[in-house]
Amino acid sequence: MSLTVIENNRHAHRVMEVVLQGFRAETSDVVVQSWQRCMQQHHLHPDRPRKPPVLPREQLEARCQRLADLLDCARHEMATLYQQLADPESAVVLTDTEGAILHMVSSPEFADDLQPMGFHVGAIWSEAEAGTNGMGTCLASASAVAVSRDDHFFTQFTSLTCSAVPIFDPSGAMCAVLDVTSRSSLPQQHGLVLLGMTAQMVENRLLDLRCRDAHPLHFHSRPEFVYTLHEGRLAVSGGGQIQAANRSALMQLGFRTMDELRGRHVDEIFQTSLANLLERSSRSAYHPVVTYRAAQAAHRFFAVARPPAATALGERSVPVAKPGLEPAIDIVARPVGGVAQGDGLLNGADGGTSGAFGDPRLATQLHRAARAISRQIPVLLQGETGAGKEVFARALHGRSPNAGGAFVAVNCASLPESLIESELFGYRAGAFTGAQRSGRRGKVLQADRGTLFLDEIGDMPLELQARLLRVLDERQVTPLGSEETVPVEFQLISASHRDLPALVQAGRFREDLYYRLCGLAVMLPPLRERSDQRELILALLATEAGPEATLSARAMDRLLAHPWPGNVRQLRHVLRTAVALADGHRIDAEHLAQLASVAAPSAAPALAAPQPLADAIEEDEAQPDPAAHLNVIQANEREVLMRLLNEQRWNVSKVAQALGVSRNTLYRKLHKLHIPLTHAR
Ligand SMILES: Nc1ncnc2c1ncn2[C@@H]1O[C@H](COP(=O)(O)OP(=O)(O)OP(=O)(O)O)[C@@H](O)[C@H]1O
Repeated sequence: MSLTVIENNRHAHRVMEVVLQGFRAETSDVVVQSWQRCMQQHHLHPDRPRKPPVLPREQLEARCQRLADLLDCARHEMATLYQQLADPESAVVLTDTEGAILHMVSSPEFADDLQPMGFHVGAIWSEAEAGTNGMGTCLASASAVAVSRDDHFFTQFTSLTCSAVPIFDPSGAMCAVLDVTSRSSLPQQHGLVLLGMTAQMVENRLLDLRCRDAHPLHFHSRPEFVYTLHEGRLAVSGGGQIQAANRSALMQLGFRTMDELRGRHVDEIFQTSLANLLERSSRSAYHPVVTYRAAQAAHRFFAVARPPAATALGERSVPVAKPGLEPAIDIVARPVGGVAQGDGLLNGADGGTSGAFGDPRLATQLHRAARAISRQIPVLLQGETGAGKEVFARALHGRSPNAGGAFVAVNCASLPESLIESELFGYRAGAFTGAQRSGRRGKVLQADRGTLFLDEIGDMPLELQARLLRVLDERQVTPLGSEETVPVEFQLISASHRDLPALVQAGRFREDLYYRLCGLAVMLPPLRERSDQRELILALLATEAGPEATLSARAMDRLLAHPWPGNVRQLRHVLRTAVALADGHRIDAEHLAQLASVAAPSAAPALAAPQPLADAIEEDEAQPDPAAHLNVIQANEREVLMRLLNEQRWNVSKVAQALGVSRNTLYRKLHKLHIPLTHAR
């Protein structure tokens, strides 16, 4: 008997023991109940595996068409989740309520891997068809589930681990399932959290889209949570009746189902009319105003009511467009190329800050962020150093309603601690020794009716964070040495290359401030992952040397092949040096000598502990490239390991655990792949 057959039998035997003989299983009740359903309700047998059936094309198209708006809302969030998971052996999947896979985001290689198991767009993965699995079991139990390896009913799927969460529509009915399937042996806790957050984002977007004619009402018991993922959201008719709500709204207001809330009046819920909330919200420039929950007057909420999106955006209120929805698999890793329309390349006139955003992911991020900022939602930019966070912030300002106002950048890392406060909030004449006689308007006031850009926000001292939080909540500033408060109105963009959630966890960054800054989080891709490198190189070259500057094909190839640990900033410096060396002539590979010794970053050092760029490059230059003589497979292995190590902050035990190997095996591997252990813990 072959090993596969033995394993098959062993797994089937175990499932049957649990279901038929009531043996205790080392797995969750959810899984055991699912096994029971599979055998008793769906009459499946664990040793008679089957392939999930596949919908004919026209049926699949019809289903996609039916859920066109949901797919529209989910596509981008799924691609973002896939990027965040950063696992090439994972797929993010959306199914309808019958378990049919409508959309999938994955690398082409992993999609090819899954295909023979019947895991692809169009296949039906309900429990009745595929036994216990993430998508099917989530549908059957209407709750989030994790199904890892041996939890699957059929042995053929036990190499997979899935996590799945339901997605509810604004009427409160389950309308889809979002799933992450991977080869990892453990359901990743952070993966589950991200999955839940993604589902919430999709639900909120769907609420916006389906209720464009209603007044959106945002609320939370803590003002800093309004406009964040945790806020309660209601869609209210012109007459003040509640039409729809998100899950957080139901929970905060103490309702179990949407049916209990639908049709009630705002007055009944918040002791005030919609008209009053609208008026107060607009007077406070759409910052949260206090309101009280009826019957529990002590229960205070902070709320913002707005005009319907359709009218606010001057759009005609038309039914949601149904784009020609092809059932699709997004191959995220495949570059799409091309410069997005309307996102012109930079020129030198503004010092190269207008930005080039030809990479489709970046262009979409800019578009989304512009929508958020136009609704006064603060944007938090994250990304490696030199990736272009400030350039992105300026571009965002340029597309915002406050474009006519000032863009005021504050680098929270480079200001001496003693000066940050006066820089930000200003001071009255004679407030302290050395103060200018005329006093000084701080940066916050300079940004009035414009944009305040807080760069390296992760480096702001804790005490100042409290003051900043107050300014953000109250939208007024009290300059040093003054008793007077001055009202101020600005859009807020912040940026950091640090892992802010980790800083929050470590108690070094205030959680409430984090949520206040992070209305929309945007993760900017590093240069090595951008598909518009060629355009960017040419545009930067034009900035550095004028439009006549030329580059040989060999030089271009060298530049395109480089991993750019210092991102666009490094590229710019390299080009500047090359222009000087070429002395007015065409730039050739020989003018790029400084690239020769810069080591390839084996993986995204994303949001790693800060290290001054110059130091990083100098260190790299001192070393020969450690990965230079590895073959392609080894180089890939090295890249994956480096990423895992970075993710686990160089904790070798955790990485070994995640990979299911011993520490010694991992050490041997690291040695073989020339991964230095200088950071290892
Ligand atoms: N999209 C872009 N188009 C053109 N130039 C860019 C782009 N992004 C970055 N640059 C150039 O790269 C350099 C670094 O950009 P920027 O200061 O915005 O990066 P950053 O991510 O804010 O860096 P840091 O982490 O150090 O604050 C600048 O010289 C800028 O002109």
